[in-house]
Amino acid sequence: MLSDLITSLSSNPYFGAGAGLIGIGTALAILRRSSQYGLIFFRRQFMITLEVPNNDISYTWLLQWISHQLRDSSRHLSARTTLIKSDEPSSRIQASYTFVPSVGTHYFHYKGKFIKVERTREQMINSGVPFESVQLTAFGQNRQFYIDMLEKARDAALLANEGKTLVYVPTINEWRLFGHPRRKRPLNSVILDKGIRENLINDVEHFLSNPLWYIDRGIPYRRGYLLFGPPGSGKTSAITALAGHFDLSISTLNLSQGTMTDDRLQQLLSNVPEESIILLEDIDAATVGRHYEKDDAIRYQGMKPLTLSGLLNALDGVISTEGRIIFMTTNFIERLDPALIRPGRVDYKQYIGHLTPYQVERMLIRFFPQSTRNEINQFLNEIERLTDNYSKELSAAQLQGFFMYYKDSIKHVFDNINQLYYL
Ligand SMILES: Nc1ncnc2c1ncn2[C@@H]1O[C@H](COP(=O)(O)OP(=O)(O)OP(=O)(O)O)[C@@H](O)[C@H]1O
Repeated sequence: MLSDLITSLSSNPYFGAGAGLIGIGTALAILRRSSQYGLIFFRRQFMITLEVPNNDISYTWLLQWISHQLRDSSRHLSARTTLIKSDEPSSRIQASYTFVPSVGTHYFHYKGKFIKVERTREQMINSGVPFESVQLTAFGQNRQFYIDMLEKARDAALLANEGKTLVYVPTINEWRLFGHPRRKRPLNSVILDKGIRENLINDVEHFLSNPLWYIDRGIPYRRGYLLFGPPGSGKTSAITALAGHFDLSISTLNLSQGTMTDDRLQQLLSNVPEESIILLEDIDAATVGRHYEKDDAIRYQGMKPLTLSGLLNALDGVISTEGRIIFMTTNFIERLDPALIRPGRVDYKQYIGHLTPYQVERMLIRFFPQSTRNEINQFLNEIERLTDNYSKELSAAQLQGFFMYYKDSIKHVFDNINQLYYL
């Protein structure tokens, strides 16, 4: 009975063709599936993959290094522009461009292996900050190959960053390199009143070279500095120059940012990059007028904004083996809570004020190195007259702005000296 049915169906040309097609389709599907499994098996057994996300410190180094390996072979690049401002007071801003592999797939050849590079980018819904990663795939099973490659990338980056200061800024809970490394700011380009710069340098030097002193006494190995004074007097510039002098990067945080919360600050300060100065700017803004209001619940998505106790806890949690330096700046020391600036949180307070005759003279010489003694004395007299014997405030930023305007000759400076407060 059954054999009759099979014979009659197989002799039917329409049914025979259909069964044939189903058979071929099934065979192809099996083949495809098994080739996928085969590929996965092959990749697992014979290939090694490395993923580096953009929140890893190696990410930027690796991209730069890969772009070097790709040389002219890739035509899909993404540009990074750096503005370079020389420390020479009268210099112009210039731009330099480097290229890194764009999002997509690239290939290069390194140490006898072909390497596939896949750079991807995803928009993060919460933060708006894109998440990126680069994935490398190569034949082989030896992970040492990738370790060597990462070390090469790091060495090349360190060499390229020699003489430069790295600046990190926070994203949501992590730190990211901000722009390109900047040329170190020379210490002598920051003109503070007599002895201030030298004392600061000595203090940082002493701190960095005496870790045992802290360990022996059971004191957390960190030091807090507070620079306070009017705007444009050189607080941030002094910190930048100190970072350059001690070969440290700067991790900078603006606490007045609306989205700072206790948890976020705690998280950020607990994973600051190594060998980095923590710079908390305008620290007074952190806790002034911070009353948790109705609207805040919406703005902070139910999270409480930064509180004074949150700030104190986060600062107390900053500990690191290589010595953690925290610099805080403010224009309004009188607004700071005494708990914030007590020893242990702030160990060194320094007022950086308006210009003194000592600084005026040095600033003139820095901008006009050819000035004669007579010109210097004449300039000092003019400033004394205009500031009413230094009772009227004049900031270093103001004087710098004036010099920039008449940088071509000291004669123009004297001709226009009455414009000092009006530029
Ligand atoms: N003492 C100084 N020596 C040399 N340049 C200075 C000095 N003070 C300020 N400047 C110049 O003025 C500008 C502003 O300086 P800076 O940001 O360091 O001031 P600040 O005291 O941190 O100001 P704020 O309190 O507003 O943050 C910079 O371009 C800097 O080069």
